[in-house]
Amino acid sequence: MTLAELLPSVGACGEPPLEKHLWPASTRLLPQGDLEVGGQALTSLAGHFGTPLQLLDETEVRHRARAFRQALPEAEVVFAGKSLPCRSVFRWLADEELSLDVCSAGELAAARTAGIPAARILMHGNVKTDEDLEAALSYGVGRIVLDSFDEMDQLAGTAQPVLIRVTPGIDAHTHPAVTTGVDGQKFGFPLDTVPDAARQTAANGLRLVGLHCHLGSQITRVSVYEDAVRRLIGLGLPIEQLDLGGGFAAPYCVGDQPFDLTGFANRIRAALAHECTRQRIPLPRLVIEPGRAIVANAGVTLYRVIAVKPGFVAVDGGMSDNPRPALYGARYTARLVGRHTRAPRHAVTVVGRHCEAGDILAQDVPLPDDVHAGDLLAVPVTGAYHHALASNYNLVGRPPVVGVRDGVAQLLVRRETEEDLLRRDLIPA
Ligand SMILES: Cc1ncc(COP(=O)(O)O)c(C=O)c1O
Ligand SMILES: N[C@@H](CCCC[NH3+])C(=O)O
Repeated sequence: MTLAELLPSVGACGEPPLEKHLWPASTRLLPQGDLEVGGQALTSLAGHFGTPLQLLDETEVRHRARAFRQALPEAEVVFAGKSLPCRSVFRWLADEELSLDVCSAGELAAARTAGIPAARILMHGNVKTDEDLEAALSYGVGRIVLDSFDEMDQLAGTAQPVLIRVTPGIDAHTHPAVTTGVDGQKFGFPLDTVPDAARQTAANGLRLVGLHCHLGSQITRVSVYEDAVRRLIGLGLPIEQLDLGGGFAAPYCVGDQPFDLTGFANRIRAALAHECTRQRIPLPRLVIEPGRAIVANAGVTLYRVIAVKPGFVAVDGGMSDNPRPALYGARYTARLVGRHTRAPRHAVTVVGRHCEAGDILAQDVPLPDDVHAGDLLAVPVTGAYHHALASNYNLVGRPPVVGVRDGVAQLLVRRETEEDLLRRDLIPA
């Protein structure tokens, strides 16, 4: 990467280069400043479907799923459904022979009605209500990941195959809100309680198939997963499966590196073989649960500029379609699409339409000085935890999700209408 690409191009003129590692591989620069993703021009998609609009490149999703399977052919790859709970996506990933994890009766309903076989579904969650567990048991999900002694009581006598979620006491050095492997947070069984938990699964008639941990999200260091292998296998329990969860980082901005998947595969394979030999236990099957690393960089959101003030470009979406900057201080880039300009570029803040000063979509983005109402902006890396976290704040309808592939665009999730927004508000007589 050149220095010019690393710097925020302040004061530069002309079209900025495309930060290729952030966008779907199908992204092309077109004449007149337009961009194409999945064979579709972004200006036409915005014209046809309206804005804000979430695009998803199907080929990119499938390609990333295959990359996980190729890096670890011996492992089971489970898509973390919470990152993009959309039935078409569940189907694409089932086609690619991934399993699926769900966290609620609602996510399970999406999986079930998409036709995902029960045997390939895992259910997670630190709280599983009776409704969640009844849905899981009646569909017959392959595995439930136990998170508490109370959950064993909820499941007692069902003979359900389970994994025990372990809190390994490992800091993955990511945002505190998504750091889930350390002691003193709500998920899992502390390491020293796992032998007792394993005994109680048997006493409750459950079938223990393995151990699970999930260290957090947007993790860049492979070493934390190696630590997890050491700690979980170090318990010395013979298990069929070792599930290391997800968390593999996606690049969001210029300078962010993609996760080292090959390094991960080689180092985890070696650590697992080494620890199993040391503990004299058979090698379990490795399970991993990527969410973000499969879908984040396959997504692009299109916004229409509505107003410009010094230092600020305000668009027709905001924290209702992307609360990640407000929740985690997440950083994004944005790009003017659909016209050429030679105006110098200066850093501005792209803000949303909601009634909060913290409603920011992208900070310090070098946009041309002549950006104006009616312009189209594209924000890449919006495939993970955008559709999933979207809300109706200020009673704004959530945007549609449109899949693109080989020049064809398909509505996967339709835009929310005023009728949708008012449906639950009953006004008693
Ligand atoms: C249990 C579990 N598995 C997998 C994931 C997927 O994480 P990511 O999308 O960061 O890969 C999550 C979310 O962090 C999770 O809680
Ligand atoms: N919602 C988080 C990720 C949570 C991971 C789920 N365990 C994000 O958008 O980054």
